[in-house]
Amino acid sequence: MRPRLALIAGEPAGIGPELVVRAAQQDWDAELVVFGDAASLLRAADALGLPLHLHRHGEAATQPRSLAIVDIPHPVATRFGHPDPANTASLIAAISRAARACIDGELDGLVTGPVHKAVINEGGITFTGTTGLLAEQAGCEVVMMLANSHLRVALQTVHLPLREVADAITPAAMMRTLRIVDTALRTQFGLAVPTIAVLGLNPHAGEDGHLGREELDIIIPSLDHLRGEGLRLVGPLPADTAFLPNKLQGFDAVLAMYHDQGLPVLKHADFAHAVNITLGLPYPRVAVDHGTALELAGQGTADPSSLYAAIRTCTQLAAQRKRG
Ligand SMILES: NC(=O)C1=CN([C@@H]2O[C@H](COP(=O)(O)OP(=O)(O)OC[C@H]3O[C@@H](n4cnc5c(N)ncnc54)[C@H](O)[C@@H]3O)[C@@H](O)[C@H]2O)C=CC1
Ligand SMILES: NCC(=O)COP(=O)(O)O
Repeated sequence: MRPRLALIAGEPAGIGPELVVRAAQQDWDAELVVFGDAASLLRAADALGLPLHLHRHGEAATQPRSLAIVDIPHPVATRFGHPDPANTASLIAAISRAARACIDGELDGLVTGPVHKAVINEGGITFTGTTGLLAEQAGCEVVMMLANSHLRVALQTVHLPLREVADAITPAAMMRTLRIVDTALRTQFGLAVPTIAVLGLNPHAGEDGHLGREELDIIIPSLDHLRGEGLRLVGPLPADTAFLPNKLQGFDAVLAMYHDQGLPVLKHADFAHAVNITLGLPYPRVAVDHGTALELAGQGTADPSSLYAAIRTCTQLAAQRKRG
């Protein structure tokens, strides 16, 4: 049986709805069930001049390539490029209902389009990202990892102001992150003994303590402890040279200490086809790597490759999980 995946278009004024419309023109190795506002999808289809057939989830499709939908209407019909914080609650409700269906085993995985964090906060909901929302709902610790065919980059800290990053890097946090990444690489990615490269926080990985002590006081003892548990870890490495192609060949994943230490390298290598995978959830969740690109919305020029890669990756992870 094909995996059944929940699909979220994301911010209705961004490019998410039109990317879902494009996905609806394709055949997939999974059944897709959209959770969200049907009117936003129909508006995007109209703007792109593409057909879109929708049917209620649980009912039979009457047209080929019809998308199943759980319609969760937004109160405001947004214009492309102009998000309205009044739609925040229904967007979050759609994500939460889709995730609940995955937790309950009704669906096998979750694919999400881009959301706009500032607009959600302006809507009165404290929100640092979908990853955190899903972790809280499932009651588990998670790690964000972005991946394309060149590299995998996991993040020790994610959406934190830079001023707070150093304080957030503690032995407990490092060990939790690395255990989650190691387990996921073994169980979800089939790597018997994965090699994880760990970056330093400071320039030159601290230069023996002369450029910062986090490597000596926190990172090195944490890695030593985990090596004793059988994890294969390299580092802490100076971040400026860790991504050199000949070094990367030996690593199954790189753990970056903060968002903009690792993600620019991955996005430079291949922005179009990268995906964002949440490790540690009780179900597979894969998102696009890009944001809402408000300035492109409704024009038909947004590249759907990351959404397609997210659907394919989630299909593979869900199929593998179903096989046991
Ligand atoms: N998965 C998610 O939910 C993500 C959400 N965001 C959110 O998106 C909002 C906007 O963030 P930005 O930093 O502007 O990043 P962005 O990814 O929306 O845009 C960065 C650049 O890439 C282009 N771009 C993005 N996606 C594209 C696509 N599919 N095809 C062609 N060009 C594309 C944009 O036009 C822009 O030039 C923020 O609120 C941010 O939090 C950002 C990253 C991921
Ligand atoms: N930079 C990654 C990003 O913003 C995606 O966050 P999330 O909404 O998937 O947690």
